[in-house]
Amino acid sequence: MNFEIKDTKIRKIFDSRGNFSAEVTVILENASGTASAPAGASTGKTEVIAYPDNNIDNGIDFFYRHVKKALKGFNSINQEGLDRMLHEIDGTDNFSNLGGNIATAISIANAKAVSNALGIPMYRYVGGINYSMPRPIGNVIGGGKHSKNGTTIQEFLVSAQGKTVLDSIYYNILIHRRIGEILSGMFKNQSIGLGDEKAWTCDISDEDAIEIIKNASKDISSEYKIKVLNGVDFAADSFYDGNYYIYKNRKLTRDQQIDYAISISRDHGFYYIEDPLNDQDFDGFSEITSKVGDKSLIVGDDLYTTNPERIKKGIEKRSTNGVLIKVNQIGTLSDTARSVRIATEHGLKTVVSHRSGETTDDFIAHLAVAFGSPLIKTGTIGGERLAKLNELIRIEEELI
Ligand SMILES: C=C(OP(=O)(O)O)C(=O)O
Ligand SMILES: [Mg+2]
Repeated sequence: MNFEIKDTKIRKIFDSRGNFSAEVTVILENASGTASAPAGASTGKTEVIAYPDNNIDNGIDFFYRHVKKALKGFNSINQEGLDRMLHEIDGTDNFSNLGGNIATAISIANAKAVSNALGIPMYRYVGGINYSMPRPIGNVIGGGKHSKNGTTIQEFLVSAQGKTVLDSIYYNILIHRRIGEILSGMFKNQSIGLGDEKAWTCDISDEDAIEIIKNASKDISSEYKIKVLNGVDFAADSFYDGNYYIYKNRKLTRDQQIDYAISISRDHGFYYIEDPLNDQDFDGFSEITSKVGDKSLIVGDDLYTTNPERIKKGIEKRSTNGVLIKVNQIGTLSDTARSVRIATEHGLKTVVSHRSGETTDDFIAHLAVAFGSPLIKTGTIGGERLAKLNELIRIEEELI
Protein backbone atom coordinates (compact mmCIF):
# COMPACT_ATOMS: atom_id res chain seq x y z
CA MET A 1 0.00 0.00 0.00
CA ASN A 2 1.26 3.45 -0.89
CA PHE A 3 0.98 6.04 1.90
CA GLU A 4 2.64 8.93 0.09
CA ILE A 5 0.72 12.18 0.16
CA LYS A 6 -0.26 12.88 -3.46
CA ASP A 7 -1.85 16.27 -2.91
CA THR A 8 -3.46 18.53 -0.30
CA LYS A 9 -6.28 21.01 -0.67
CA ILE A 10 -7.28 23.86 1.61
CA ARG A 11 -10.54 25.79 1.61
CA LYS A 12 -12.51 28.23 3.73
CA ILE A 13 -15.74 26.93 5.26
CA PHE A 14 -17.96 28.40 8.01
CA ASP A 15 -18.22 27.50 11.67
CA SER A 16 -21.27 27.59 13.94
CA ARG A 17 -20.84 31.32 14.61
CA GLY A 18 -20.71 32.01 10.87
CA ASN A 19 -16.99 32.74 10.99
CA PHE A 20 -14.49 31.36 8.49
CA SER A 21 -12.75 28.12 9.40
CA ALA A 22 -9.95 26.30 7.58
CA GLU A 23 -10.70 22.88 6.09
CA VAL A 24 -7.95 20.68 4.66
CA THR A 25 -8.09 17.53 2.54
CA VAL A 26 -5.09 15.19 2.44
CA ILE A 27 -5.11 12.95 -0.63
CA LEU A 28 -3.31 9.58 -0.79
CA GLU A 29 -3.30 7.12 -3.67
CA ASN A 30 -6.45 5.24 -2.60
CA ALA A 31 -7.99 7.35 0.14
CA SER A 32 -8.30 10.86 1.49
CA GLY A 33 -9.09 12.60 4.78
CA THR A 34 -10.77 15.95 5.41
CA ALA A 35 -10.72 17.93 8.65
CA SER A 36 -11.55 21.42 9.87
CA ALA A 37 -10.64 23.38 12.98
CA PRO A 38 -12.95 24.85 15.63
CA ALA A 39 -12.53 28.30 17.24
CA GLY A 40 -12.58 29.46 20.85
CA ALA A 41 -14.06 32.66 22.28
CA SER A 42 -12.66 32.39 25.81
CA THR A 43 -9.23 31.46 24.52
CA GLY A 44 -6.33 30.79 26.87
CA LYS A 45 -3.38 33.21 26.75
CA THR A 46 -0.90 30.37 26.13
CA GLU A 47 -2.77 28.78 23.21
CA VAL A 48 -1.13 28.74 19.79
CA ILE A 49 -2.29 31.49 17.42
CA ALA A 50 -5.40 30.44 15.46
CA TYR A 51 -4.56 32.46 12.31
CA PRO A 52 -1.65 34.83 11.60
CA ASP A 53 -2.76 38.39 12.42
CA ASN A 54 -6.23 36.97 13.01
CA ASN A 55 -6.63 36.62 9.26
CA ILE A 56 -7.35 33.19 7.77
CA ASP A 57 -6.25 34.37 4.29
CA ASN A 58 -2.73 35.06 5.58
CA GLY A 59 -2.54 31.48 6.89
CA ILE A 60 -3.85 30.05 3.62
CA ASP A 61 -1.31 32.13 1.72
CA PHE A 62 1.49 30.75 3.95
CA PHE A 63 0.17 27.22 3.32
CA TYR A 64 0.40 27.67 -0.46
CA ARG A 65 3.82 29.29 -0.32
CA HIS A 66 5.55 26.98 2.18
CA VAL A 67 3.56 23.89 3.21
CA LYS A 68 1.75 22.34 0.25
CA LYS A 69 4.93 21.46 -1.63
CA ALA A 70 6.61 20.05 1.48
CA LEU A 71 3.66 17.74 2.14
CA LYS A 72 3.70 16.28 -1.38
CA GLY A 73 5.43 12.91 -1.29
CA PHE A 74 5.58 12.84 2.55
CA ASN A 75 4.89 9.48 4.18
CA SER A 76 1.50 10.04 5.83
CA ILE A 77 2.05 7.12 8.23
CA ASN A 78 4.74 9.22 9.89
CA GLN A 79 2.30 11.45 11.81
CA GLU A 80 4.96 12.61 14.29
CA GLY A 81 7.31 13.51 11.43
CA LEU A 82 4.57 15.38 9.62
CA ASP A 83 3.62 17.34 12.74
CA ARG A 84 7.30 18.12 13.41
CA MET A 85 7.66 19.36 9.85
CA LEU A 86 4.68 21.71 10.33
CA HIS A 87 6.46 23.21 13.35
CA GLU A 88 9.72 23.53 11.42
CA ILE A 89 8.14 25.20 8.40
CA ASP A 90 6.15 27.57 10.62
CA GLY A 91 9.36 28.42 12.47
CA THR A 92 7.72 29.96 15.57
CA ASP A 93 6.79 28.37 18.89
CA ASN A 94 3.11 29.27 18.58
CA PHE A 95 2.24 28.66 14.92
CA SER A 96 1.96 32.37 14.31
CA ASN A 97 2.98 32.04 10.63
CA LEU A 98 0.83 29.10 9.52
CA GLY A 99 -1.87 29.41 12.16
CA GLY A 100 -2.62 26.71 14.73
CA ASN A 101 -6.04 26.13 13.21
CA ILE A 102 -4.55 25.34 9.79
CA ALA A 103 -1.93 23.10 11.43
CA THR A 104 -4.75 21.32 13.28
CA ALA A 105 -6.74 20.78 10.09
CA ILE A 106 -3.67 19.38 8.25
CA SER A 107 -2.65 17.13 11.14
CA ILE A 108 -6.12 15.65 11.69
CA ALA A 109 -6.88 15.36 7.95
CA ASN A 110 -3.65 13.34 7.60
CA ALA A 111 -4.66 10.94 10.41
CA LYS A 112 -8.09 10.53 8.82
CA ALA A 113 -6.54 9.84 5.40
CA VAL A 114 -4.33 7.08 6.85
CA SER A 115 -7.28 5.57 8.77
CA ASN A 116 -9.33 5.57 5.58
CA ALA A 117 -6.48 4.00 3.60
CA LEU A 118 -6.15 1.28 6.24
CA GLY A 119 -9.94 0.81 6.30
CA ILE A 120 -10.18 1.32 10.06
CA PRO A 121 -11.95 4.02 12.08
CA MET A 122 -9.76 6.89 13.26
CA TYR A 123 -10.14 5.97 16.96
CA ARG A 124 -8.51 2.61 16.27
CA TYR A 125 -5.68 4.15 14.26
CA VAL A 126 -4.94 6.78 16.93
CA GLY A 127 -5.67 4.70 20.02
CA GLY A 128 -4.52 1.21 19.10
CA ILE A 129 -6.19 -1.23 21.47
CA ASN A 130 -6.55 1.16 24.40
CA TYR A 131 -9.84 2.73 23.49
CA SER A 132 -12.93 3.16 25.67
CA MET A 133 -16.30 4.92 25.50
CA PRO A 134 -16.50 8.31 27.22
CA ARG A 135 -19.67 9.74 28.76
CA PRO A 136 -20.76 13.13 27.37
CA ILE A 137 -20.81 16.22 29.57
CA GLY A 138 -22.81 19.11 28.10
CA ASN A 139 -23.44 22.78 28.69
CA VAL A 140 -27.09 23.48 29.64
CA ILE A 141 -26.95 27.03 31.05
CA GLY A 142 -24.29 29.43 29.89
CA GLY A 143 -22.90 32.91 29.95
CA GLY A 144 -19.44 34.42 30.14
CA LYS A 145 -17.95 35.08 26.74
CA HIS A 146 -20.41 32.70 25.07
CA SER A 147 -23.44 35.01 25.33
CA LYS A 148 -24.55 38.48 26.33
CA ASN A 149 -26.20 39.03 29.69
CA GLY A 150 -25.98 35.38 30.76
CA THR A 151 -24.41 34.04 33.96
CA THR A 152 -20.90 35.13 34.91
CA ILE A 153 -19.82 31.49 35.12
CA GLN A 154 -19.36 30.42 31.51
CA GLU A 155 -20.92 26.95 31.62
CA PHE A 156 -23.26 24.91 33.81
CA LEU A 157 -22.84 21.30 32.75
CA VAL A 158 -24.59 17.97 33.14
CA SER A 159 -23.40 14.44 32.54
CA ALA A 160 -26.04 11.75 32.83
CA GLN A 161 -24.39 8.41 33.49
CA GLY A 162 -26.65 6.20 31.42
CA LYS A 163 -25.91 2.56 30.60
CA THR A 164 -25.08 3.52 27.02
CA VAL A 165 -23.81 6.63 25.27
CA LEU A 166 -27.15 6.85 23.46
CA ASP A 167 -29.03 6.91 26.81
CA SER A 168 -26.60 9.40 28.32
CA ILE A 169 -26.95 11.83 25.41
CA TYR A 170 -30.74 11.49 25.59
CA TYR A 171 -30.90 12.20 29.35
CA ASN A 172 -28.63 15.23 28.93
CA ILE A 173 -31.03 16.50 26.25
CA LEU A 174 -33.98 15.91 28.58
CA ILE A 175 -32.28 17.96 31.30
CA HIS A 176 -31.62 20.73 28.76
CA ARG A 177 -35.32 20.62 27.80
CA ARG A 178 -36.44 20.62 31.45
CA ILE A 179 -34.29 23.68 32.14
CA GLY A 180 -35.93 25.41 29.16
CA GLU A 181 -39.32 24.79 30.79
CA ILE A 182 -38.13 26.10 34.16
CA LEU A 183 -36.70 29.27 32.57
CA SER A 184 -39.84 29.83 30.46
CA GLY A 185 -41.81 29.69 33.71
CA MET A 186 -39.51 32.30 35.25
CA PHE A 187 -39.56 34.61 32.20
CA LYS A 188 -43.25 34.56 31.26
CA ASN A 189 -44.05 36.16 27.87
CA GLN A 190 -40.36 36.67 27.14
CA SER A 191 -38.05 34.75 24.84
CA ILE A 192 -35.07 33.03 26.37
CA GLY A 193 -32.03 32.46 24.22
CA LEU A 194 -29.27 30.01 23.46
CA GLY A 195 -25.57 30.84 23.70
CA ASP A 196 -22.76 29.83 21.35
CA GLU A 197 -22.81 26.21 22.56
CA LYS A 198 -26.64 26.03 22.55
CA ALA A 199 -26.90 26.24 26.33
CA TRP A 200 -29.79 28.32 27.68
CA THR A 201 -28.82 31.89 28.38
CA CYS A 202 -30.80 34.66 30.06
CA ASP A 203 -30.49 37.27 32.78
CA ILE A 204 -30.17 35.07 35.86
CA SER A 205 -27.54 34.94 38.59
CA ASP A 206 -25.02 32.15 39.02
CA GLU A 207 -26.83 31.15 42.23
CA ASP A 208 -30.12 30.85 40.31
CA ALA A 209 -28.37 28.68 37.70
CA ILE A 210 -26.97 26.37 40.39
CA GLU A 211 -30.45 25.79 41.83
CA ILE A 212 -32.06 25.33 38.40
CA ILE A 213 -29.50 22.78 37.23
CA LYS A 214 -29.75 20.87 40.51
CA ASN A 215 -33.55 20.73 40.30
CA ALA A 216 -33.66 19.74 36.63
CA SER A 217 -31.01 17.05 37.16
CA LYS A 218 -32.94 15.70 40.17
CA ASP A 219 -36.16 15.52 38.13
CA ILE A 220 -34.59 13.50 35.30
CA SER A 221 -32.45 11.45 37.65
CA SER A 222 -35.42 10.27 39.71
CA GLU A 223 -37.74 9.81 36.73
CA TYR A 224 -35.26 7.59 34.84
CA LYS A 225 -33.31 6.20 37.83
CA ILE A 226 -29.94 7.34 36.60
CA LYS A 227 -27.04 9.18 38.16
CA VAL A 228 -26.45 12.72 36.91
CA LEU A 229 -23.19 14.57 37.52
CA ASN A 230 -23.30 18.38 37.64
CA GLY A 231 -20.48 20.67 36.68
CA VAL A 232 -19.28 24.19 35.98
CA ASP A 233 -16.68 25.76 33.76
CA PHE A 234 -15.93 29.05 35.52
CA ALA A 235 -13.55 30.16 32.73
CA ALA A 236 -12.48 32.42 35.59
CA ASP A 237 -9.71 34.13 33.68
CA SER A 238 -12.34 35.87 31.58
CA PHE A 239 -13.77 37.74 34.60
CA TYR A 240 -10.57 38.25 36.60
CA ASP A 241 -9.38 41.86 36.54
CA GLY A 242 -5.95 41.16 38.05
CA ASN A 243 -7.21 41.60 41.64
CA TYR A 244 -10.79 40.45 41.86
CA TYR A 245 -13.19 37.99 40.26
CA ILE A 246 -15.92 40.28 38.97
CA TYR A 247 -19.38 38.69 38.97
CA LYS A 248 -22.59 40.32 37.74
CA ASN A 249 -23.72 40.98 41.29
CA ARG A 250 -20.54 40.96 43.43
CA LYS A 251 -16.76 40.78 43.35
CA LEU A 252 -14.63 38.15 45.07
CA THR A 253 -11.04 38.18 46.27
CA ARG A 254 -8.81 35.23 45.36
CA ASP A 255 -9.46 33.56 48.73
CA GLN A 256 -13.20 34.08 48.42
CA GLN A 257 -13.10 32.63 44.90
CA ILE A 258 -11.24 29.56 46.20
CA ASP A 259 -13.89 29.15 48.94
CA TYR A 260 -16.65 29.56 46.36
CA ALA A 261 -15.18 26.83 44.14
CA ILE A 262 -14.84 24.55 47.18
CA SER A 263 -18.46 25.21 48.18
CA ILE A 264 -19.65 24.32 44.65
CA SER A 265 -18.24 20.87 45.36
CA ARG A 266 -18.97 20.51 49.10
CA ASP A 267 -22.29 22.32 49.46
CA HIS A 268 -23.81 21.77 46.03
CA GLY A 269 -22.28 18.37 45.24
CA PHE A 270 -20.95 19.35 41.80
CA TYR A 271 -18.54 16.74 40.41
CA TYR A 272 -16.90 18.74 37.62
CA ILE A 273 -15.13 22.08 38.21
CA GLU A 274 -13.14 23.63 35.33
CA ASP A 275 -10.90 26.71 35.49
CA PRO A 276 -12.07 28.00 38.90
CA LEU A 277 -9.18 30.52 38.98
CA ASN A 278 -7.18 32.66 36.58
CA ASP A 279 -4.73 30.84 34.34
CA GLN A 280 -1.58 31.76 36.29
CA ASP A 281 -2.72 30.58 39.72
CA PHE A 282 -1.33 27.03 39.77
CA ASP A 283 -1.07 27.22 43.59
CA GLY A 284 -4.69 28.28 44.01
CA PHE A 285 -5.77 25.33 41.88
CA SER A 286 -3.66 23.07 44.15
CA GLU A 287 -5.48 24.40 47.21
CA ILE A 288 -8.87 23.58 45.69
CA THR A 289 -7.72 20.13 44.51
CA SER A 290 -6.24 19.28 47.91
CA LYS A 291 -9.56 20.13 49.61
CA VAL A 292 -12.12 18.59 47.23
CA GLY A 293 -10.12 16.57 44.67
CA ASP A 294 -11.20 13.35 46.40
CA LYS A 295 -14.79 13.84 45.27
CA SER A 296 -14.63 16.33 42.41
CA LEU A 297 -12.75 16.53 39.14
CA ILE A 298 -10.82 19.80 39.07
CA VAL A 299 -10.00 20.46 35.43
CA GLY A 300 -7.49 22.83 33.83
CA ASP A 301 -8.39 24.31 30.45
CA ASP A 302 -7.01 27.85 30.10
CA LEU A 303 -4.58 26.79 32.85
CA TYR A 304 -2.91 24.22 30.58
CA THR A 305 -4.03 24.98 26.99
CA THR A 306 -3.19 21.32 26.15
CA ASN A 307 0.47 22.28 26.50
CA PRO A 308 2.72 19.43 27.77
CA GLU A 309 5.04 21.81 29.66
CA ARG A 310 2.17 23.49 31.49
CA ILE A 311 0.61 20.10 32.27
CA LYS A 312 3.96 18.96 33.75
CA LYS A 313 3.97 22.05 35.98
CA GLY A 314 0.42 21.24 37.10
CA ILE A 315 1.47 17.66 37.88
CA GLU A 316 4.44 18.85 39.98
CA LYS A 317 2.23 21.23 41.92
CA ARG A 318 -0.73 18.82 42.10
CA SER A 319 -2.84 21.64 40.71
CA THR A 320 -5.63 19.53 39.24
CA ASN A 321 -6.79 15.96 38.81
CA GLY A 322 -8.15 16.59 35.32
CA VAL A 323 -7.00 18.14 32.03
CA LEU A 324 -9.14 19.53 29.22
CA ILE A 325 -7.89 18.51 25.78
CA LYS A 326 -8.41 20.73 22.72
CA VAL A 327 -6.26 19.99 19.66
CA ASN A 328 -6.24 23.53 18.28
CA GLN A 329 -4.89 24.93 21.55
CA ILE A 330 -1.58 23.20 20.72
CA GLY A 331 -1.93 22.72 16.95
CA THR A 332 -1.16 19.09 16.11
CA LEU A 333 -2.34 15.57 16.87
CA SER A 334 1.13 14.46 18.05
CA ASP A 335 1.45 17.31 20.57
CA THR A 336 -2.08 16.57 21.79
CA ALA A 337 -1.30 12.85 22.17
CA ARG A 338 1.85 13.76 24.14
CA SER A 339 -0.21 15.89 26.54
CA VAL A 340 -2.71 13.07 26.97
CA ARG A 341 0.10 10.56 27.60
CA ILE A 342 1.76 12.74 30.24
CA ALA A 343 -1.54 13.45 31.98
CA THR A 344 -2.72 9.83 31.90
CA GLU A 345 0.63 8.44 33.11
CA HIS A 346 0.36 10.71 36.15
CA GLY A 347 -3.18 9.69 36.99
CA LEU A 348 -4.93 12.80 35.66
CA LYS A 349 -8.22 12.24 33.85
CA THR A 350 -8.49 13.75 30.37
CA VAL A 351 -11.64 15.39 29.01
CA VAL A 352 -11.64 15.88 25.23
CA SER A 353 -13.50 19.08 24.36
CA HIS A 354 -15.22 21.00 21.61
CA ARG A 355 -14.79 24.78 21.20
CA SER A 356 -17.54 27.36 21.39
CA GLY A 357 -17.27 27.90 17.61
CA GLU A 358 -17.52 24.47 15.97
CA THR A 359 -17.73 22.96 12.53
CA THR A 360 -19.57 19.70 11.90
CA ASP A 361 -16.29 17.76 11.98
CA ASP A 362 -16.64 14.84 14.41
CA PHE A 363 -12.96 14.04 15.01
CA ILE A 364 -13.11 14.77 18.75
CA ALA A 365 -15.52 11.83 19.17
CA HIS A 366 -12.78 9.57 17.80
CA LEU A 367 -10.08 11.19 19.93
CA ALA A 368 -12.08 10.86 23.16
CA VAL A 369 -12.47 7.12 22.45
CA ALA A 370 -8.83 6.73 21.35
CA PHE A 371 -7.46 8.55 24.41
CA GLY A 372 -9.65 6.59 26.87
CA SER A 373 -11.10 9.84 28.23
CA PRO A 374 -13.88 9.23 30.76
CA LEU A 375 -15.72 12.38 29.59
CA ILE A 376 -16.17 14.28 26.33
CA LYS A 377 -17.37 17.88 26.62
CA THR A 378 -19.36 18.67 23.51
CA GLY A 379 -22.70 20.28 24.33
CA THR A 380 -26.15 18.73 24.38
CA ILE A 381 -28.00 20.03 21.30
CA GLY A 382 -27.23 21.93 18.09
CA GLY A 383 -26.15 20.36 14.81
CA GLU A 384 -22.43 21.00 15.25
CA ARG A 385 -22.54 19.48 18.78
CA LEU A 386 -24.73 16.54 17.74
CA ALA A 387 -22.29 15.76 14.90
CA LYS A 388 -19.88 14.56 17.61
CA LEU A 389 -22.51 12.98 19.85
CA ASN A 390 -24.11 11.08 16.98
CA GLU A 391 -20.67 9.82 15.87
CA LEU A 392 -20.18 8.47 19.40
CA ILE A 393 -23.43 6.52 19.01
CA ARG A 394 -22.07 4.99 15.78
CA ILE A 395 -18.76 4.13 17.47
CA GLU A 396 -20.62 2.57 20.40
CA GLU A 397 -22.50 0.34 17.96
CA GLU A 398 -19.15 -0.95 16.64
CA LEU A 399 -17.74 -1.59 20.09
CA ILE A 400 -20.67 -3.49 21.61
C1 LIG B 1 -15.17 25.39 25.17
C2 LIG B 1 -14.72 26.44 25.83
O1 LIG B 1 -14.77 27.70 25.34
P1 LIG B 1 -13.92 28.29 24.11
O2 LIG B 1 -14.02 27.32 23.00
O3 LIG B 1 -14.63 29.59 23.82
O4 LIG B 1 -12.52 28.46 24.60
C3 LIG B 1 -14.14 26.29 27.19
O5 LIG B 1 -13.75 27.28 27.79
O6 LIG B 1 -14.07 25.19 27.70
MG1 LIG C 1 -13.09 25.99 29.52
